[in-house]
Amino acid sequence: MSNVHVSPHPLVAHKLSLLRQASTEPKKFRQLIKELAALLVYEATLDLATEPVEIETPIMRTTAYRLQEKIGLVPILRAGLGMVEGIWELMPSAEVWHIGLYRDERTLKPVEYYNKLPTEPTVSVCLILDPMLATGGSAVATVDILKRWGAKKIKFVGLIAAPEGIQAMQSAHPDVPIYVAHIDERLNEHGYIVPGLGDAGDRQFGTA
Ligand SMILES: O=P(O)(O)OC[C@H]1O[C@H](OP(=O)(O)OP(=O)(O)O)[C@H](O)[C@@H]1O
Ligand SMILES: O=c1cc[nH]c(=O)[nH]1
Ligand SMILES: [Mg+2]
Repeated sequence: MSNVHVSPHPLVAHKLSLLRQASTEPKKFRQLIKELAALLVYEATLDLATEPVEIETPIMRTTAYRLQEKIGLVPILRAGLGMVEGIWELMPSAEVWHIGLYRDERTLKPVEYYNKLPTEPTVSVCLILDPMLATGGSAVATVDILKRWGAKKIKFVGLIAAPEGIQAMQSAHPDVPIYVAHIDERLNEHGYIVPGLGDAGDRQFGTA
C-alpha cells in the first residue's frame, strides 16, 4: 500500500461527509467535488519538480522557484469532469485531456467512447481524475491508454476507493500512485462502493 495515499486532512474528511449524504443536492455536490479535488491535488503534487528562476521583487533581485513539469489533467467522463475546475484554478496552465469511459452495468467492464489525445504526449505528468475507484476497471483502462500514448509519469486522484479497486490498480499498474480521500469497506453486488456516495456522475449531473 506504499503507493496509496489517503488524505489525513480534517477538511477533506468533513467535506467528504457532506458529499456522501443522500440529501446533498447536485449544486452543493458539484461544489464539494470541486473543493475536495483542489485539496487532494495539493497532496498529489507535493513531489513535483521545480526549477530556479531569477526574479525582481520590489525590494531586490532574488532566486525563486517555478514548476518545471508540464501537467495534464485527464478527467474520466463523466464524473471526473467535476474535479477539473478546482484543480485548474490552482494550475491554470495545465492541459486537459478527456477520456470517455462508462462502466457496462452488466459486466462492470469499462467501455471507451471518447479519446482525443494528440498523437504525442504533450505533458510530463498526467493526473487521472475520477471520484470513484470501484472495481478499478475504468482507472486501469485509462492508465493503459495513457501508457500506450507514451505518458511516463501518471498519478490517480480520486475521492473514494474500494479495496477491490486499489488491488486491481496495484496489480496492473504498481507504478501509479493513488491519492484518495477515503478507502471504503467493499463493493456491493452491483459493483457500487459501500457505503460510498451512490453514482458520482448522476449526482453531479442530476441524472439519477
Ligand atoms: O472502478 P470502476 O468499477 O470502473 O467504476 C468506476 C467508474 O464508474 C463511474 O463511472 P460511470 O461508469 O458511472 O460513468 P459516468 O461517470 O458517466 O456516470 C465512475 O465515475 C468511474 O469512472
Ligand atoms: O459506487 C460507485 C461505483 C462506480 N461508480 C460510481 O459512481 N459509484
Ligand atoms: Mg455513473
